[in-house]
Amino acid sequence: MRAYHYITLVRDESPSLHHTAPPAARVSPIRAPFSAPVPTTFSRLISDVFDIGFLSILSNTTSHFYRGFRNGQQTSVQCYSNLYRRSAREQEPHTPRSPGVSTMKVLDLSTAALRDYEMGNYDSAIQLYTSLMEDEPECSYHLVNRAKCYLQQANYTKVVEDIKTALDIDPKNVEGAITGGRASTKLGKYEDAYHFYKAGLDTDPKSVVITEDLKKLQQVILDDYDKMGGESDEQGYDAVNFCGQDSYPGDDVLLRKEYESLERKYDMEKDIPAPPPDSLRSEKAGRIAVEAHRAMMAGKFPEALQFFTLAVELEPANKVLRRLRAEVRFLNEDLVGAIQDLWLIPKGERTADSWKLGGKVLGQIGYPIAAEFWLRKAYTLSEKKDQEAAIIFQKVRTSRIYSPMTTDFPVTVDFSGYGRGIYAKRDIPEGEVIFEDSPAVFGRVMEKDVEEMIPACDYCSQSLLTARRYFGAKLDTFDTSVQELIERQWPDVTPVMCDKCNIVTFCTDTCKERAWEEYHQLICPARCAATKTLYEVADNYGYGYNEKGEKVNLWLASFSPIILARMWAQIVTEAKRLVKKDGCTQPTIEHWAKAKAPFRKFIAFGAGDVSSKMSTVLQLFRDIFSDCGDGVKYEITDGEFTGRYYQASCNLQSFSFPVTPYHQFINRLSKVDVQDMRVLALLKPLEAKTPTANFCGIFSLHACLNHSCINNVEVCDGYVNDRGGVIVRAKRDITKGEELYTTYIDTSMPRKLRRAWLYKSFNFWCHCPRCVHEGDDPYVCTTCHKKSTDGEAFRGCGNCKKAWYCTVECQRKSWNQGHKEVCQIKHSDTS
Ligand SMILES: C[S@@+](CC[C@H](N)C(=O)[O-])C[C@H]1O[C@@H](n2cnc3c(N)ncnc32)[C@H](O)[C@@H]1O
Repeated sequence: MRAYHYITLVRDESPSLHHTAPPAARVSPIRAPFSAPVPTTFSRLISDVFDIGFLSILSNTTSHFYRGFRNGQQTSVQCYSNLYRRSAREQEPHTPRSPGVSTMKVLDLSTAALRDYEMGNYDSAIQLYTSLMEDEPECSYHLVNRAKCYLQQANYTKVVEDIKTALDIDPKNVEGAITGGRASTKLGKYEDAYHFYKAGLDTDPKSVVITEDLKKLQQVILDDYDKMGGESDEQGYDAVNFCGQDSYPGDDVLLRKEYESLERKYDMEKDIPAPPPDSLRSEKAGRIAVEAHRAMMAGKFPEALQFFTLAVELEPANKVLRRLRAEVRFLNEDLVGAIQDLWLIPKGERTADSWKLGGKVLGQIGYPIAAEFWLRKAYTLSEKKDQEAAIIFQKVRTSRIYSPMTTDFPVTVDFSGYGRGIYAKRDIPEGEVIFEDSPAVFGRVMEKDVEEMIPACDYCSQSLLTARRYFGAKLDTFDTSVQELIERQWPDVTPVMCDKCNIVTFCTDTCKERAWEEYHQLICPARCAATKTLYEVADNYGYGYNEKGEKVNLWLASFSPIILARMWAQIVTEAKRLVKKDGCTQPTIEHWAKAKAPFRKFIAFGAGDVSSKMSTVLQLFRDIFSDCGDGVKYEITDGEFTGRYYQASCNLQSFSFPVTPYHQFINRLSKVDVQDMRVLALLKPLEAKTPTANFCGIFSLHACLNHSCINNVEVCDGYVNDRGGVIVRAKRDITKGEELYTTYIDTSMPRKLRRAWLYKSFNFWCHCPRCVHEGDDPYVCTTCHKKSTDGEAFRGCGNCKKAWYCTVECQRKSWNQGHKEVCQIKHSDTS
């Protein structure tokens, strides 16, 4: 391999300023690449490039630090070489150079470009880097350096273009990632900025620069948000308009049944023969109706009802009288009477208000499908303007979907401002397990290093941690008798491998067979090239090869792409099962609707189409599901992909099987004689942290939990229906009717960061009591928002130090209004 080296001016350090951060302008992160036969010639070259008189070489391993004087200041220069670099490209011949391009030419150009950059001659530096790229088209550093010049010129689009190419060449170029992050931040593309920084952290998890930049990014998000009009202009999730009103598969049949039941139970009449016209009688009915209306307006509902009943007796076929009497009957809590009147109005003549009233009544007397039908009509007739009809529709739907799920739990699901939410049906004491839930779909959490992944059952999530894996090399150092004890007491966790792929693991044959029947047959890595590649991408933390054969980050989410594949596999498998059951050849629309139904309840809220950002993985999904066997295919349109992607990102919860082989081992050990010296010998080694097999999934009931930074419940790992799941536990006493809130973020973060992340990740601006009664900085009064005029910080809350007040009155007011409640809160973490 050809030796190729880089030198970086790390810092200029004035001896007197030794402990202070060096001025940014002097820390030139520009890198000058050059070839040299051996590192010993570096000092002369570096001396030329940076004009440094050298004192010493500080280290000499993978990189070399030289320290010398430059412009009278102590200066460090770092040199490193591709010979030492361990990158994805290490096997390739590095940086092909056009024939005839000499080392000295490259060095001269690099030196000149660097000088131009340092002197602020960016146009000239850009020209020089452009010619360097002609000579060395595959050198990511020229691109990054040119991008830095563009950054200085505020030409951010060009920066991003160069950085994308540079990272395609070398995904581990941290400076490239930082530069891309900065430019994207300037462009207002915060998601992109975050992904650049994330790529940088993947290579250098301890990068202080990235951590600092991420903090700045949060601030920029907040400032930007303020510019957009702040909280008052929130363009977040509009739950009512967002949740659709489409009917569920089979609703037509259920509606017919409900109508039959209604007619049978309440003698619903459809027709009242109109008496022969009589103007005197009509006039009398009209006069009585005016009286009735007057009484109604005065809130005298029983009186109004008497009048309307008189009027209806005179004019039984009058639809207006029927509608008005239905309203009064409803107000008098005569729900059956109200629907009987409305029923008599022919469908085509019912007004939007009649449909809405009928919907309300039907929902209350236990006919949810009919209620939805009536409310949908009301909403459509109002040209989608009647928000009340839309809200009642969602309340009815929420109740019908979630009531069966909550019968055994002290909670109910209702629809309110933040969409669905979970409410206590009774007082719940601190510590009580409120409900448990099984995942509708789940998959492994992607680990940075696949070697770190603990084997686990793909079907029930049971950990397959072995003693060898737990104790590591220490196992061999134990006494033979201790080793025997471990072997006898550690549960047998020999994984059962999928016979076809020999990659996916299960804990038992039963799990293996169930997985095969429910989803694995469609996404088994052995099934086709696309399934195999998909698993490889998941195992490589989202990295894979693009169409050009370059290794790039193909999957931008933090959850595994297998989760989406598994969702589609479950849908297709269920549709095929229904086809078989009904003796058809292909799934009907109804079959597809039924198969998709379990995932309908999960909201999918996010900004923008994501299909173009992950086109390679999307193509893999398309390849996998274009042929699902038996002539069945499932089309994954851009919209389908984006929708499922957001369903996952809005609702995923991490979890792991609560009892691992380690726990079982400890349990068995506790039954061994305590005097047994072998047990004593194991006490210390058993203190090591239990490595867990981490999963994440979407859970039907749990997904209805809204967020608060002062959450009253916590989500824990659970053992539910013989598989890994979650349990939701009361973090403090909860009173009947109170909403249950979990947290989506680490609540120990300061308010600014919490709100910024919630806004960016979930599109809402948190208004929880904690966000209201905490401040962002000491220069703004948390209570009245007055700014400090003299630059002096306001006095902060002595306890939590998260709120600041301009006066004692403001502090007292805040304390009484809610700060007292949030001040001593114990924080929750989320993983
Ligand atoms: C897991 S879901 C929670 C259930 C959701 N309300 C529903 O209707 O399905 C997460 C979404 O609920 C909404 N949400 C949750 N907590 C919220 C809060 N404190 N303020 C505003 N919206 C919230 C956001 O739209 C978020 O993306």
